Amino acid sequence: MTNETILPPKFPLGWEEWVALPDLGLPAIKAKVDTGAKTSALHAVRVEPFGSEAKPQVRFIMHPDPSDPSIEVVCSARVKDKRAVTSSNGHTELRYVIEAMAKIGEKTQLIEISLTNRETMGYRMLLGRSAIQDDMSVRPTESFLQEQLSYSVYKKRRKSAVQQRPLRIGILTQSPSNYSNTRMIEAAESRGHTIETIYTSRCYMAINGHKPEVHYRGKPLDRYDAIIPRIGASLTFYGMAVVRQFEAMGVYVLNTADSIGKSRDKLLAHQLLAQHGLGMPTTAFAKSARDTKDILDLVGGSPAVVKLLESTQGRGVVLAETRKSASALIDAFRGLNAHFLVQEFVKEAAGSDIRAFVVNGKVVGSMMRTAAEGDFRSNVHQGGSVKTVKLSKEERRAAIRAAKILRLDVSGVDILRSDSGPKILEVNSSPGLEGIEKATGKDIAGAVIECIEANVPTIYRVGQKG
Ligand SMILES: Nc1ncnc2c1ncn2[C@@H]1O[C@H](COP(=O)(O)OP(=O)(O)OP(=O)(O)O)[C@@H](O)[C@H]1O
Repeated sequence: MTNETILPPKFPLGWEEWVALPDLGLPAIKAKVDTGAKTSALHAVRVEPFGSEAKPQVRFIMHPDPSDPSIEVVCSARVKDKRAVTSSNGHTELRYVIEAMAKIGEKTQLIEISLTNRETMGYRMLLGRSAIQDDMSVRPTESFLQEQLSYSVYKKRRKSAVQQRPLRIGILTQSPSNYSNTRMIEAAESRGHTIETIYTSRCYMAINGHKPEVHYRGKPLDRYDAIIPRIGASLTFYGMAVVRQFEAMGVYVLNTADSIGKSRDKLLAHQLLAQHGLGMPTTAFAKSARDTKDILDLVGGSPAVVKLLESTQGRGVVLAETRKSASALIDAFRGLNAHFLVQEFVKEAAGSDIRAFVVNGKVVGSMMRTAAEGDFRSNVHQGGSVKTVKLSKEERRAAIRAAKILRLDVSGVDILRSDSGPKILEVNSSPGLEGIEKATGKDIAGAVIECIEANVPTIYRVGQKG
């Protein structure tokens, strides 16, 4: 009989093991266990710091599978430290150090990781001794003693994966401190993201197939995870080009340039929605002055609404009470070479319309806008007032379908309540948050940020978006 204490069974590690770093969106990495190194190291390229001094973050790209560099995962994490690290070849470099939960077999622990380019190394990760706990033992002659994972997880794109890492978000806007932007900034920061405003008109672009970039204040912009386009009507043409450029860079944009263009072109939007059988006020459009009478007949005669195609906030929307005034108005607009459409007047809507705020395929808030006394236009900018409203099933369905047809992740769908069901007036691609949040008391800005978290891709394939 000996007096030996019986030690608990150790958690064995081979000299190579599979590690998962779920915080970073890396479900499988083959790591080399290296007791000669103190801190663990992870392969990282395009390492870009972002965020404030108080909350420094770092964003980098990781190619987890050494045999398939087309798989890239964009990772980001809070910076814990910046340290000079000497690697096994004697080379000292200043590295960002982050912390992340590491899962090896059944064990999950928080470890420190330094970021460095390991492209030429056999292993994308080095598991240093600070990650090896007291109950672990390394068996240098054995491999993969813990659960074996596979790089095939990166090939299945997880549609429902929601980003949990800190995101770098940009808002394209000309008025950074307005209500909508202030609220989105609050909502993003409260979820740990970094969000910056970018003046749309100050962006300029280097357009080339090899390396698309957006320049700003003298230098190329770093990579954003997501862009929120808040493009004013007067900047539609240029703003769409800027949004397209971000798309070319592989950035997730909340509403693509194409969808913004479709929704802003009132005629095209009408045609698309009509093709899908959505209810809309009967609308007519013609080029020749000879067709004025026919146009009016098509929309049921007078009263009729005449709308300038470029109109916003109710400006350029006129109600012609009689046939005579409608004809005169149409002729006047034609004389000015203006583009306009003529629409059936939905009288029973009684100066009220409904705005359904649709985010990621769901109505997250709805309000009714009522025109000021003596006006038929319910726009708040025309003195209209707002209150919350409950949508009928049919209205809800119509709003969701309209957003889907125009492929808008965020939209304000304007609907008239008519005797023959909901009639869609228009779909707004940069809907303001103030009216809807005040009328409903809901956190619409939070819903917009959640939509971004749900849509920023977790795994990219080089050469294709998402
Ligand atoms: N066909 C119609 N029948 C009845 N009321 C209408 C009709 N068209 C427009 N209106 C009223 O006029 C308002 C402004 O119309 P519309 O939304 O088409 O204009 P807009 O200038 O494009 O406004 P927005 O800033 O919302 O884009 C609507 O909110 C609605 O109250």
